[in-house]
Amino acid sequence: RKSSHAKYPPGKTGWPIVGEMWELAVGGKPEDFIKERMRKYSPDVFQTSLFGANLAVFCGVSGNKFLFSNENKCVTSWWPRSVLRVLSFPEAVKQSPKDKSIELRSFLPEFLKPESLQHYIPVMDSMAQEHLEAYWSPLKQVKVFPLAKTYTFALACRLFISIKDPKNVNGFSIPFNDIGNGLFSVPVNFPGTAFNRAIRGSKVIHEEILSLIRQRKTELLENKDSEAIDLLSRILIASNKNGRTVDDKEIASNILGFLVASHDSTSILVTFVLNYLADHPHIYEKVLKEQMEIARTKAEGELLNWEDTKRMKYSWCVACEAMRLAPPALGTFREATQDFTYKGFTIPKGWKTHWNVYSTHKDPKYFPEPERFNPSRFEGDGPAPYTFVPFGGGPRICPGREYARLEVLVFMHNVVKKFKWEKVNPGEEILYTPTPTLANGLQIHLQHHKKW
Ligand code: HEM
Repeated sequence: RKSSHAKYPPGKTGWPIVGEMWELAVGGKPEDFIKERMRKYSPDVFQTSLFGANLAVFCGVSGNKFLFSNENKCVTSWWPRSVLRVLSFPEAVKQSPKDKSIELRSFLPEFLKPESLQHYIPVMDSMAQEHLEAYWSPLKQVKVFPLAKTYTFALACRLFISIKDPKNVNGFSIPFNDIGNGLFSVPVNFPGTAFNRAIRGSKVIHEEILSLIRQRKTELLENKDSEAIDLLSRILIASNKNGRTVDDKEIASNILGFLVASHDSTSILVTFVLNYLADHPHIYEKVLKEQMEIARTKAEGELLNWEDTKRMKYSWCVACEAMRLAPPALGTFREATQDFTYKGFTIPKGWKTHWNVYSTHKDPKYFPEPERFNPSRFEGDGPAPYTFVPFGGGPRICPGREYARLEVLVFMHNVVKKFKWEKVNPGEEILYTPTPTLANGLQIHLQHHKKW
């Protein structure tokens, strides 16, 4: 809905349906895509077409601040059609995106509050130990990205839905990868497209989760459930308490949403932390020192706890710096709920907007020598507000960020305690799909530490 008097953000929308996806995800780096358009059109807001929709991209600190702090005032959360289609049952796609994201969020606080998270730390620790013992220790060389996925997925299956048997987890992981690869794809549903594979993967996992829900309901009714703290039981109990019957399919879609939201993002983070530690041996030594100070206070077999993770301050700076340079999530979307003006440009009601990590993460004004890996930027007060936004911001900020923090810190503790590593190919290229990944999944040589 455009009016002839209004001044709309400059830019071009590219080809129908495909829009400028090629330029973003195949032709180059998303960072260059954003920067070029900020230079060419406006440093504040420009138009493009991505993920099957026309978008106004809000840039810089002001753009981030505007979208994050105007939630439910003049913008609201919005997801591209590809995301909704892949994460829902076909009949649920009609449901408004707004309702959908409220549902997603409302179940999480109980599961992700600090009191609950504390219980997950020893589980994360013992699973990281078992994972490294099984998949890394016997080898001299490993590929980090697929292994990081195995670890983070097994952990999510265990904590969210209490699936412990590795055979079941592995059965989930192939359709699951298809979902991840097609989530932000061009929504063209022909055999052979990423979108098509993702929809088929989603159907398989939905069915699996549905049968799990039915089984769990019976267990809960019979009071047999000993895993009452997992996310699935919490959702089932909560949906029963509110006096409204939540459809099993809706619950299955929510569970799938959480698994998807936590899967690629945390495994990308783990991979890039290891990548940068290989590139910077002196930073590796500082992380090792911090982690060994904690390890030395533990008795044989004693697992990590909340207090220990609070002491992993430098390690967290390293993880943040990895997320600044290689952000696991590109940014998300909002929809205008009314006409408004931003920096002199009209944004009509119904327009979709996008904020993107790359509009600030490498701005030398906020991050001097932006290409340099320097974790100490996160010490003290850290970066200025709205400049470092790997988890988004405002009321819609990622509800899983504390979980992700604990997961990566516990993994770092265990991996540096056991190994030092070098890249097999020091020049291994970073590719963007549009999320960052390493061309060969980050192949490293492992050097086992001698006994401490
Ligand atoms: C390094 C890891 C992660 C990164 C970088 C990340 C990043 C993000 C970002 C950028 C958003 C959108 C925020 C916004 O629109 O302002 C988001 C939303 C979300 N994240 Fe994460 N995330 C991570 C891990 C997780 C984990 C582990 C979980 C689950 C336990 C999770 C669950 C969610 C959910 C459910 C949403 C949607 C919230 C809503 O619709 O309001 N994320 N995440």
